[in-house]
Amino acid sequence: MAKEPVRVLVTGAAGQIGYALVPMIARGVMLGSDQPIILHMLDIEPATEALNGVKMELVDAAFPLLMDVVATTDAMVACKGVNIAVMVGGFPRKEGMERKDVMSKNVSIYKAQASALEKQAAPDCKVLVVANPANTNALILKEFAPSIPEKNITCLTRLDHNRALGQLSERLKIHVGQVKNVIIWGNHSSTQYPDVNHATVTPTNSEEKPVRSVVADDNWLNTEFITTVQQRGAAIIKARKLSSALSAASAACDHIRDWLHVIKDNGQLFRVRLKIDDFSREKMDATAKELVEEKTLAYSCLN
Ligand SMILES: NC(=O)C1=CN([C@@H]2O[C@H](COP(=O)(O)OP(=O)(O)OC[C@H]3O[C@@H](n4cnc5c(N)ncnc54)[C@H](O)[C@@H]3O)[C@@H](O)[C@H]2O)C=CC1
Ligand SMILES: O=C([O-])CC(=O)C(=O)O
Repeated sequence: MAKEPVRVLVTGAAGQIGYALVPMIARGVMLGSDQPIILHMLDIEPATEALNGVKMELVDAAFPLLMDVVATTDAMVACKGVNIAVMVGGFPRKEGMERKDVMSKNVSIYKAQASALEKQAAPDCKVLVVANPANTNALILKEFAPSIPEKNITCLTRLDHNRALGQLSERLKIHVGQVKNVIIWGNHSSTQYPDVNHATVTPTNSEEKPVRSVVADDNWLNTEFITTVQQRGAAIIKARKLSSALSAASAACDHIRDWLHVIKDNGQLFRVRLKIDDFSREKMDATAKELVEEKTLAYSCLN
C-alpha cells in the first residue's frame, strides 16, 4: 500500500539553497524513493514571483513523489500540518562577515516563525534550522515554540561534518564512505571543532584503523585540517561570491534522512561516552563560550 504523504516545509524556498533543496526533497533524496511528499514553500512578499517560478518548475519536473505544492508568503499557511520543517529563510552573510553578523536580522525571523510552527505544525514535527547563525536561531525557535519537543529541534552542522569527510578523503585518496565517526563540536562558525580522535578509516583491502594512525601527521590534523573545515564556508563565499548552496542542501537531506532512518527508534537521540583529551577540551570550551556570547547577543536583539 502506498505511504501517506509527508508534509515538508522549506522556508526561504525562493533563495539559492531553497532552489537546490526542493528538487532533492521531491526526488526522494531526503525521505526515500517510496515516500510521497507534499511540499510547503515559504518566502517573503518581495520574493513572491520567484517563489511562484520555483513552483512552476516543480510542476514542470513532474516528480512522481510530489503530491502537492503549497507556495505562500503567509507563515501560518506554510506551517499548517507540517511533519518536517527545514528553516532556510533568512539573510546570508557576505564576504568578510562572520555568521553572527546576520544575527539581528535573522533571530527576529526565528522568533516569529517559531510561533507559527507552535500553532500550526504537526505535534511531532521535526525541525532543522539552516539559516545562520544556525545554532542560535534554533535556540530562539525552541524558546518560542515550547510545545515542540526540544529533541525535535536541531540545526545544520552536517555540512561541516561532510566537509571534514571531504578533506580526509582528499588527503588519503580514499572515498568519503571509508571514513566514519568524525565529530563536529559546537557552533556552526569559525570556532567549531572538527574532532577526528574517535574517527576511523577503512583503507581498501585492509581493516578499520584510527584516522590519526592512517594520516600519520598530527600536525596537519591539529592545524590545517581544522582551520580548513572551520573556514570552508568563507572560502566558498570568496570563490562563488555566494555562500554554499548545493552542499548545504545536500547536507540538509543527509541530516533529516539519517535522523529518521539511521538513528533507531524513530529518531530518538542517544548519548555515548567519549574520552576527551586536553587539546579537544580547550577547543570545545572555546566554541561553547562563543555560543553563550551569541545567546546573550540574540536576546539583546529581541529586546
Ligand atoms: N548551516 C549551514 O550549514 C548553512 C547555512 N546557510 C545559511 O542559510 C541561509 C540561506 O542561505 P541562501 O539560500 O544562500 O540565502 P538566499 O538569500 O539565497 O535565500 C534566502 C531566502 O530567504 C528568504 N527570506 C528572508 N526572510 C524570510 C522570512 N522571514 N521568511 C521566509 N523566507 C525569508 C529570502 O527572501 C530568500 O529567498 C543563510 O542564513 C545562510 O547563511 C548557508 C549555507 C550553509
Ligand atoms: O559561511 C556561510 O555564511 C554559509 C555557511 O554557513 C556555510 O557555508 O557553512
